[in-house]
Amino acid sequence: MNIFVINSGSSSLKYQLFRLPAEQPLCSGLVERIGLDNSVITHKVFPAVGEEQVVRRTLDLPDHRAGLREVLQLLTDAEIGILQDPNEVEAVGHRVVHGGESFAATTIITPEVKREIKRLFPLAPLHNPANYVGIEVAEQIFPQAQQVAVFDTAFHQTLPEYAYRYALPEELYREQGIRVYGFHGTSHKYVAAQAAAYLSNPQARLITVHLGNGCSMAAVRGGVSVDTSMGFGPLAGLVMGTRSGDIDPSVIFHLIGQLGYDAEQVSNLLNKRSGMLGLAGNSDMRDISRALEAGDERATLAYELYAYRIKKYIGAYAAVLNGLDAVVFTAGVGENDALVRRLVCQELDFLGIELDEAKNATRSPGIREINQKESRVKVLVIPTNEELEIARQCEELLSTKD
Ligand SMILES: Nc1ncnc2c1ncn2[C@@H]1O[C@H](COP(=O)(O)OP(=O)(O)O)[C@@H](O)[C@H]1O
Ligand SMILES: CC(=O)OP(=O)(O)O
Ligand SMILES: [Mg+2]
Repeated sequence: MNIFVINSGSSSLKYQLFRLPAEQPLCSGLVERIGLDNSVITHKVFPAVGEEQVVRRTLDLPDHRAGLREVLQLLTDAEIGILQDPNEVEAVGHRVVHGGESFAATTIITPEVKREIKRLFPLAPLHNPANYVGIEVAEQIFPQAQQVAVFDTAFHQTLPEYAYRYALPEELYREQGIRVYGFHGTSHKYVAAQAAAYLSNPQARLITVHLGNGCSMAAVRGGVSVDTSMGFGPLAGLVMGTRSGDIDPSVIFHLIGQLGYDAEQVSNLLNKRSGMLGLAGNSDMRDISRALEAGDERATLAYELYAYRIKKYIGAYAAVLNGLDAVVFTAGVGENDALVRRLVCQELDFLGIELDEAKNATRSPGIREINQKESRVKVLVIPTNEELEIARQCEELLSTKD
């Protein structure tokens, strides 16, 4: 079965085409700068024999629709195309960030499911609208395919009630669904399963640390999420590229009451102008890292604050789990930024976390163990693969459907 997976973000779109059950990737790609000048598509083809091919195109893509149409052109291109016809795609798996309380599992997309995804727009304003457009375009481009939604929130539906409820009047939960949902579930689930297999311990107590543009952590025991750092929307918890993470809500009252902000301006401030962008003037960790190396003080503080917040959650989740077998770093920053990992892990030897500096600084593909030999807790770097996890979940759903 050919499954095309779409992971659309606010200004970018990642995709991969897999053949299952072999889990063979046929091609993958990234469309960046959608809606800005000079959008870029990087498209990789993995032939059964021979070298991988990379095509890079710079063009103007006003929206996700235009981006996906260009991707379809590459998929069916006479020279490098993988498909003769779009109908060779039997299913399209969509990453949908917010599924609310309605979706605890992977779901076939129906008009009702689309209405629910739309209803949740205000709760994930950077994500659900882009996910929705991805679905609408895929329905046109691959009209014969089953459209399937895989929700970021689903993996965290196992949180105990005392972890997912806020100390607010009960009716706000019962009538309005105000509670912790948690996000990046597909990634936390994928790396937690990889870590448990690596440790040969299905019951492992794990802290998974997903550091991409959005950042979140999960406490996982026996493959089940028991707590997570994001909340009602993908804004709480860690410091992110442009999002503040945890702040005292009194700041919001001050912004509104004393500084004249309205709700939309507060949302814009906390979602789009805060985090590393607010602290260091840049949201991309590679740029901040270069600034830090050049001695920029704002970049230095931003790194310290970013790592300190992660460290506090490690302490909290070690307590939640009553012990710890491994800390797992993943996603763009978690997989690549050795300094972040070093700052997070320093002075955690009381918890049994002892990083090996040389292993931490060395790069290699696949799972890496970067702790000292005698460290009681393993520190692992595990590349995430949300697209593969989505494809697996689609196949599982579709093969048990009839
Ligand atoms: N080699 C690297 N060193 C440090 N940071 C990196 C590196 N490669 C990617 N990143 C960072 O990873 C982040 C993006 O991560 P990614 O998981 O792709 O995010 P998302 O899926 O949310 O777009 C960016 O901040 C980027 O700078
Ligand atoms: C939920 C979320 O924050 O996703 P991303 O990291 O892709 O922005
Ligand atoms: Mg991501």
